[in-house]
Amino acid sequence: MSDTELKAARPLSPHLQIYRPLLTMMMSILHRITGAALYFGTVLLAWWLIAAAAGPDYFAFVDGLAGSFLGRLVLFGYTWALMLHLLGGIRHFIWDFGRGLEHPGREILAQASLYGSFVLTLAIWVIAYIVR
Ligand code: HEM
Repeated sequence: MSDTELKAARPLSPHLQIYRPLLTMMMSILHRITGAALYFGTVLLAWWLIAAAAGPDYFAFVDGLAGSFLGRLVLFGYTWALMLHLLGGIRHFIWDFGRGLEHPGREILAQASLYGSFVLTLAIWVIAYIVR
């Protein structure tokens, strides 16, 4: 058997697609995706702060971008990613105490972080619009 044939005959580890999607699994994947997205959001936040230090004209330009419809959409997504990731982090903290790992606790925690992220995101935006 050639080297290539040997490689092809090798057993493969189960692919993600063969698993039935579960909320706990989805939340784990989302935690990693939001963590990666937060890097980009934080770069944007740093850009806004640097613009504030650079002077009024440049700040007006960057602030105008952030305040545009698209900018607000990105900021809304950033808020949601931050809230989901934050609650996911708290979920990990609870797990570190050996709690919330069994059924139904793990499902309750997964639902709480998902719905909690929606509630917190909306609350932040409602408060921001009220106080501005
Ligand atoms: C802008 C801020 C943040 C960034 C850029 C960020 C980024 C990331 C990334 C990329 C991961 C994925 C690591 C992986 O799965 O290999 C991660 C994991 C994690 N993050 Fe964050 N994070 C941020 C804020 C937070 C906050 C506020 C918390 C807690 C309240 C937190 C708690 C965690 C925990 C516990 C993990 C590990 C998850 C695991 O082991 O599966 N992070 N973070």
